[in-house]
Amino acid sequence: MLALARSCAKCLRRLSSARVLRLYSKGSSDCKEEKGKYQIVMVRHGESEWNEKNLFSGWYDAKLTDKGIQEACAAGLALKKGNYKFDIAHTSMLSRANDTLKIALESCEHKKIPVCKSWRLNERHYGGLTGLNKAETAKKFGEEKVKIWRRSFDTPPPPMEKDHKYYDSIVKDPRYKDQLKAEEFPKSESLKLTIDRTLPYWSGVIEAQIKEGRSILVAAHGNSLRGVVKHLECISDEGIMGLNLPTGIPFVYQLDENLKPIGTLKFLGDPETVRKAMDAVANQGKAK
Ligand SMILES: O=C(O)[C@@H](CO)OP(=O)(O)O
Repeated sequence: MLALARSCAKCLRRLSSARVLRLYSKGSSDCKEEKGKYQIVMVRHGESEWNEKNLFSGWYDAKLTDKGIQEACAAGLALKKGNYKFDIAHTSMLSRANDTLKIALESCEHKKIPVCKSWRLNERHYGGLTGLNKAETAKKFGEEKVKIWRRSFDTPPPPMEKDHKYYDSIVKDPRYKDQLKAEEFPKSESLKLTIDRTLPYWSGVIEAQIKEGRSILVAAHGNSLRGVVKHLECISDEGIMGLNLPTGIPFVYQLDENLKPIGTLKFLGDPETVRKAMDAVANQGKAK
């Protein structure tokens, strides 16, 4: 059984992006479920006001919409149904992830647990694209270019300059004052750069806590979590382009004694709903 699950993970490394999408969309039903020594649960925040308007968000602090709040509640109910219990939660510095975490924990009637916030779990910084409409940007620059900006591994979007409309609201935001100096803020990030700053937190803080036997919930963002998934499953730079994480649907990894995933991630949601939600995220970059 363990061998089968491991071979599933191995297969994933070689899959094309289209097949990755198909496989994840089916949930983990193709891989026989195996309990690991450890497990970790993650969730992308619920729909934000800028998701609803189809704007590049990055580090802009967009709040949850009513639908996003409902998604966070539903995430909590899914956790309750699965009887998940946590010792510690980790989240980014951004309200949409913080609020999703809070609402999900309340909705599963979880006891109070410590919540750690780090800029290293923030969404990837969308640079000069921040605040632009994705469909209009695709119309102007072409869908291919927008796909490269959104999903390529190592092509960062154009940088955010100091005169950018949202520069001050990000760099002068007091919540970063103990974490980053003005010159340390990214100007834009590819997935690769996002992984470079997320992984030290993943390996140094989260993995250490898992090994201590703590049960962990992470509430973060589409691209910071894509980076974690790529790392955990050793997905190729090309393969990760096909993964679009849905908002507000928790997913679980079973991990072996070396914190390697046993099989692929398992969404706590109906596979058809997950597939549709993933397609919807992918389609945000299409010209309307
Ligand atoms: O705008 C963003 O910051 C992210 C997530 O909402 O979008 P994308 O899916 O285009 O990477």
